[in-house]
Amino acid sequence: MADKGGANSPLKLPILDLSKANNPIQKQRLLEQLHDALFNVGFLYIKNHGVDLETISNLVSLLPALFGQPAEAKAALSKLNSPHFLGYSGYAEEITLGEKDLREQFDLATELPVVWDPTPTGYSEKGNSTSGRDFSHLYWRLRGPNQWPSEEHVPGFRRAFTEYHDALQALSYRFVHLVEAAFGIPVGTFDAFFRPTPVHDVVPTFVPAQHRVKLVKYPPIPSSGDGVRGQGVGAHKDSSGWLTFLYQVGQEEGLEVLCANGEWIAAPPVDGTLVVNFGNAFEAATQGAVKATVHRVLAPKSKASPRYSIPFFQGLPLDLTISEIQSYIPESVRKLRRDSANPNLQENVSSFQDPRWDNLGESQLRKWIRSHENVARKWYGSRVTAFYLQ
Ligand SMILES: O=C(O)CCC(=O)C(=O)O
Ligand SMILES: [Fe+2]
Repeated sequence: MADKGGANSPLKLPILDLSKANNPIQKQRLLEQLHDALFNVGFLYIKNHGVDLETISNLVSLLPALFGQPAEAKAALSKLNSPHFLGYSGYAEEITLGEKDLREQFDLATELPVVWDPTPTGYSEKGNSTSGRDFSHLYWRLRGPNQWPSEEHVPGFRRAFTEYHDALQALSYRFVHLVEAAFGIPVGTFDAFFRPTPVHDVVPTFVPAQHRVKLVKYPPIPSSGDGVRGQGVGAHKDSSGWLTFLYQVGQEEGLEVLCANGEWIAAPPVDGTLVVNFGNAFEAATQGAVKATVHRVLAPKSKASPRYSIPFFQGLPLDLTISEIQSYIPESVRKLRRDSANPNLQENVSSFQDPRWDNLGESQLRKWIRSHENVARKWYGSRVTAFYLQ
């Protein structure tokens, strides 16, 4: 991996300066760096990304109040209220790799209305196929509105969040154009992913991509006697979208990235940057040429400050199938696939390329059901939950 030498521990991930995109000569260099980051690293930082500091600090400054709400106010925003898996999950309520994640979080998203229609072909408990499985497009139920904290408890939250969401959405679209340029494919190739698309069988409803944003708090926890730090979030590939743009709040470290040689390296907060990585769908689209790099977060040590972070997961249309996505990527890109036969890469974390979950919507529904089984049982029933837990 590239070595960009920081003051204390050397940073082993590249930092790309997006302001170079404004100058034709510098832009060429930027695209070369991006090409290297895409195909050889899979995790990078960006600076001069164009998101106003004020937009970031307006949201960040509300995080202590958001997480500091009375327990009843947080419980009233529980994900259990939401078939869209949007809302609050308490400390250690989420599971990754079969273990509790030592964090609490609010899941939010692009504000959308409910689009799922249970009749006539949306979903029936009985099913109509001989295989006994008819969850026809049930994943459209993932789309829907946020649960907003009250103005009384977190004044100005909705406005600050919406501004942040809109700024990150704009950045994410700009960045995807740079990725297209680095791939050598026409700029705008992936724009179709982000336009409103029809909802299957619900005419004439069109919905835009729904980006998901997590607001996360990792409280400090005692280290175990052997010095091993707790699982803030377990090793995973991002599965909620196309690209991820992560803002690390403050100076508390914990994020780590798994390199191709099996070594975990730190991805500490760097002032003025966002971290960018690629989701399962991106890896599947490029047939592994660009990796959805495995990463994890170690919980802060007992005497450390809480760590906050804000990942933005760029959404995709739920009806997209893997082969449709692949058809957007030329062979020239896919053939750049590196050898990934390293057992340490935990390829089993990814489910996207499993043909049983043939489109993005189903793959995502499965992921949400597996990480929040109680929400799944309440809204999707025991049959669907059992099916996706297999
Ligand atoms: O908190 C972080 O820095 C990363 C969180 C993360 O990887 C995730 O929620 O997918
Ligand atoms: Fe992640």
